[in-house]
Amino acid sequence: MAGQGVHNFSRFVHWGRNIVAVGRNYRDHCAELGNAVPTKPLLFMKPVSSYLEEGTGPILIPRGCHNFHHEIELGVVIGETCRDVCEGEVLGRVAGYALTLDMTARDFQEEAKKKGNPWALAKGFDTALPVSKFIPKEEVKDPSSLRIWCKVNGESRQDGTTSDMVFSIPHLISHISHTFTLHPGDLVLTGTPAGVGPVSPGDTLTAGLGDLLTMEFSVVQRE
Ligand SMILES: O=C([O-])CC(=O)C(=O)O
Ligand SMILES: [Mg+2]
Repeated sequence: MAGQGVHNFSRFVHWGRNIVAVGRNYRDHCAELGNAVPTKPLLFMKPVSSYLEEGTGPILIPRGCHNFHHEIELGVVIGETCRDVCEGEVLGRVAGYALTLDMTARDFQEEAKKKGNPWALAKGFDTALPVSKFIPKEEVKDPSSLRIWCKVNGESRQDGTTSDMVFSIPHLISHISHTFTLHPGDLVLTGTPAGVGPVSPGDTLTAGLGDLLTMEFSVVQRE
């Protein structure tokens, strides 16, 4: 597998250095929050300290947040360095995939949007990035046609398909690589479909990726 000589991809994805997230990559999600569909990818970063591996603890609602949202997303794990790569080269440099949640303090984000400020507090807090185990690309027939879903306390909230992305995985990673060099183990979050909504202390989030995996996280208030 690409990059295996350098790193062990067997289970965890959290040793990557960069996490580049794409926003507003599904038309239905743009519509539900009243945002225009972007004409080029909208990018932001999440810090590596926001990783939360399944089974290591609960998602923590950050202090002062009163509107805490789930966003289910496909994560793409880089296998080989991507710097100025063309779209046709991208999938050959991918090591695999993971199911991710781009947990968002929506009230912090609304305030930042109003002031034109960055989203670090809204999307970069501890546990803002719950992730599944790593899925080698050999197990994924077609990353551009994967169901991603999320339930809260067993009730369906998000049920989308990666075929509805505005910008494809090759387009996103090629575009990113012309500004940021992506290294083996880095993670690209590809945006969320419609259905984002609030979660509260005591809730259980379950989520799935095609027939490849499901994952589960509980939610608590950070003390
Ligand atoms: O917060 C947002 O709406 C932007 C975003 O991360 C997404 O679309 O996945
Ligand atoms: Mg997102």
